[in-house]
Amino acid sequence: MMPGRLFSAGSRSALEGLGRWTLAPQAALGRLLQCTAPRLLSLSCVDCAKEPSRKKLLSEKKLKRHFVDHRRVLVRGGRGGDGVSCFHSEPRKEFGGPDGGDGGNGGHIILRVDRQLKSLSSVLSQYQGFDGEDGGRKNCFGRSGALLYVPVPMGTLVKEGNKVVADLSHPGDEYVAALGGAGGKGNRFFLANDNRAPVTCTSGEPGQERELFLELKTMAHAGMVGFPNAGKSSLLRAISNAKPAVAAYPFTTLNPHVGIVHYEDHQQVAVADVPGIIRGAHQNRGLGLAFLRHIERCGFLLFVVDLAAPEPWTQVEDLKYELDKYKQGLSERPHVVVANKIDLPQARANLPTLQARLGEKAIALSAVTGENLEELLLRIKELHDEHAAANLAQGRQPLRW
Ligand SMILES: Nc1nc2c(ncn2[C@@H]2O[C@H](COP(=O)(O)OP(=O)(O)OP(=O)(O)O)[C@@H](O)[C@H]2O)c(=O)[nH]1
Ligand SMILES: [Mg+2]
Repeated sequence: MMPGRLFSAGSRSALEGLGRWTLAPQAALGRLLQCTAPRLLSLSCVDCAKEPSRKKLLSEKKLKRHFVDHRRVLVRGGRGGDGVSCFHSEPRKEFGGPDGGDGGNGGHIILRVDRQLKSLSSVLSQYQGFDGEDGGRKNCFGRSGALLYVPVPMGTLVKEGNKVVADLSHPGDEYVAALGGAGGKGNRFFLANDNRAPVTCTSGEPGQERELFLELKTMAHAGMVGFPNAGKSSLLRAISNAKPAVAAYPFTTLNPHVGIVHYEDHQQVAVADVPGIIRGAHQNRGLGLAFLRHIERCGFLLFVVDLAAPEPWTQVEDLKYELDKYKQGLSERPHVVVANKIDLPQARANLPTLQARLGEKAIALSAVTGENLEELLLRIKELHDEHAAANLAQGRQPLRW
């Protein structure tokens, strides 16, 4: 196996990336570089000084198996307990009347957001709720079935058929996936003036049964899109502590990774890296566009361009075209163009033409040497602040990691 394909086992959870960045608007830029280019400078940075992990490394392919972003689930609520028909009887009180208790209700199945989860891999294909207990003699009611909580990651969309029935996008969000059946009635329930000795009792009802489709739409603030080999994963490694695989061949990244950039004011910005997109991806070329669901909810985008490639400006046009094919208007989100690999000579030559063709400023940097990373980090913070302010103005709580 090529060493470039190897993965730190610390990033076993495919979407977990914990950056330890602290950034002051002006002062800490020097420190930034220390952290971003650990191999160039000898460092006193705590994070960079860590010993490399000795855990077994996982390849991207293996890691893909741990990451599941859609699941079909059959849920069945618990059955209600049966009511009982019996009569009270004790010495010297032979006809004590009906005393059959009601059955307990079946337990519901509830989907609940768990912030620790990053994929749907722990969700099983079927769940059966807890049944309620049958009623008993002496008016004893059966115990209701306990609630069954199914933890799901934040950003899970619940569909039934083609209809979206729930969007679990905030910590603690819950959705009752299947109701438990009602408990049956004991014969005591049917006691009436005109019927002093009812023998009727009813059985518990079966729980609700549903087939649901869960779909994960990763919640990150920023989404990185680019052609294969543009250096998206290298950039995520450089600005956060996420450890996506990096290698010199296309489609190294097979599933999304999220890295967290920490700022000095305790702000955390989650940046998602998704597989590369090529021209014609909407016709299922390359890895297609299905994984774009993971950047659909990002507030702003980073278009990562390989500046050393011939005519890099066409990459931005193609990316915007493909994004719009996936979802109209997606390319119009606030964005910044990142021109990567500025350390290479042909990249420097391409930069002025790229700026002119785009009609907007591109941030030229190198994910490998760490050159100019601070400009990107400051721009990300600006875009994040604007997005958070826009959210607040619309009365929505900004996403917090
Ligand atoms: N010289 C130079 N090489 C870079 C730079 N950034 C990335 N690379 C190299 O480009 C190649 C691809 O990098 P990746 O980070 O895997 O690219 P990617 O965009 O994630 O690729 P996919 O996952 O396949 O979409 C690797 O060999 C990197 O070492 C850079 O700034 N300068
Ligand atoms: Mg990659």
